[in-house]
Amino acid sequence: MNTIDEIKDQIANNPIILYMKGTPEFPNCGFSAQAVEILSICNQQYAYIDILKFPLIRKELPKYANWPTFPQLWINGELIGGCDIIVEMFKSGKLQILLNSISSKKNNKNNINNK
Ligand SMILES: N[C@@H](CCC(=O)N[C@@H](CS)C(=O)NCC(=O)O)C(=O)O
Ligand code: FES
Repeated sequence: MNTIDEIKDQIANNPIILYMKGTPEFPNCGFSAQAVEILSICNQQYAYIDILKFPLIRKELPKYANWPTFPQLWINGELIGGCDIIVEMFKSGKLQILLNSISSKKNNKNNINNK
């Protein structure tokens, strides 16, 4: 599979997916750490990809998403945004509403990183 198809597949098969630097357990950057912390406060399970382990995804996703940086939170196939947007949406309560609306919460794989 080429990288773009791989990205499309990941996004299509995981209702909540965070592209980040490092892992939820050991984030490698403060921005990714903030995103992880907020999802954790929301008690939300999610899939993640450590883009430091996947240089092609790191290279191609920003072009596909039209969003230059990481983290990137995708929900139901749509890019929600990066760290600043996640923080803003959390403070306003909109993130919690969005997350609560996801019926297939339990279907999120916790780690598709090692497949
Ligand atoms: N303001 C950004 C901060 C994220 C950011 O600046 N990320 C940089 C440094 S970690 C990045 O991903 N650069 C591209 C790269 O490292 O591939 C946000 O809201 O997410
Ligand atoms: S890795 Fe340096 S700011 Fe994210």
